Amino acid sequence: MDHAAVFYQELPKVELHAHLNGSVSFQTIEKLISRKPQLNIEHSMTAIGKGQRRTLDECFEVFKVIHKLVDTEEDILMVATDVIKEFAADGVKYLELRSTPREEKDTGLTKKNYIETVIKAIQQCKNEGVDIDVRFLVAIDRRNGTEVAMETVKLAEDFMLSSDGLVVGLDLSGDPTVGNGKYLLPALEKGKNCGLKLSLHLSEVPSQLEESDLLLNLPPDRIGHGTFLHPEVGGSQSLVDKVVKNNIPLELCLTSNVKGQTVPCYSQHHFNYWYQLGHPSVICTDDKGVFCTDLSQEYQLAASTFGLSKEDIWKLSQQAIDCIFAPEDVKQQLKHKWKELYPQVFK
Ligand SMILES: CNc1ncnc2c1ncn2[C@@H]1O[C@H](COP(=O)(O)O)[C@@H](O)[C@H]1O
Ligand SMILES: [Zn+2]
Repeated sequence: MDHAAVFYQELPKVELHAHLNGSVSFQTIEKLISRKPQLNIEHSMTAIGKGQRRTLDECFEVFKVIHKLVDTEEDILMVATDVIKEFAADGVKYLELRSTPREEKDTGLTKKNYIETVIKAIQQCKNEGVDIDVRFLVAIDRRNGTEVAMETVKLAEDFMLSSDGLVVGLDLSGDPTVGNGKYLLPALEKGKNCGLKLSLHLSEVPSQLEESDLLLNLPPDRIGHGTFLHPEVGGSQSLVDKVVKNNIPLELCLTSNVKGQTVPCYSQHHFNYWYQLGHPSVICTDDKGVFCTDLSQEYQLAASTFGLSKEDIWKLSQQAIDCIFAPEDVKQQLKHKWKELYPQVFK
């Protein structure tokens, strides 16, 4: 590792936008492939390498392949455990993982088992003393419509009450070109009213103005991407005003957006727009496995693209603490940790 990279690796970090099945590393995919050789899946089908790009549509094909590889409780336990340990090894001190509970008739996997297994992985890592605080957001796939969303919210609510604070919220994700948020509004409202925090993928593609406007009225607690919210890219000032007025943090994923081609190049990433506004923006990975990145790399990319100093980067990672969904005492613990680590990182 070169000298510059060491700083980003040692920088304590908060990861708030990580889809479990998009975060599966090369090594873990290898283990999954060897468990299921009959599927004839090759590594090139599960990741988008350096310099490569895909359309967003093609990215969603990649998730389908990974879902074939991850379809038992055993797989989920391994994947979640590996992903948590990899984030910890990358210097992430607080992680909110998100994942869509799936039922698999062939293996007998139920949505309830699915969530229980992710929680089990989190607890096992904790018991092993892995230095990372992990929470879970239950994801709603927008493709599946009202009824499934309601069912997911109910599950999330049950686990919020029984998981000892590990389940903290809901995510709305899935192919942004499919479905419409307006049908999911009642489910999201219900979740919010029972105390689940909301992180919603908003305006990941153009022409979602109406939907974004509607969903912003909830309002969500955080926004994923928000690529096309501002007027310069076809959004509107009123959308920006709503985000600013409600002080809703954005989760920004540079490599994901460039490799998925919703943003033409790093220098044109909307990080710059929101950072210039002084709006809370958190650097995240989205799908570290699929996009072949990690959070250290994303911070380094932000720094080199937008000319941020090490102090700027430190502030960015520290301010992310205020955007987490875990309660105030956890924020205080993390702030304390950052303070302690400062001299070591800037030695
Ligand atoms: C690239 N931009 C993106 N936009 C929207 N949704 C995304 C996404 N990347 C991932 N997902 C969502 O996360 C699922 C995979 O993880 P889980 O099976 O839930 O753990 C995908 O199927 C999709 O619903
Ligand atoms: Zn995402």
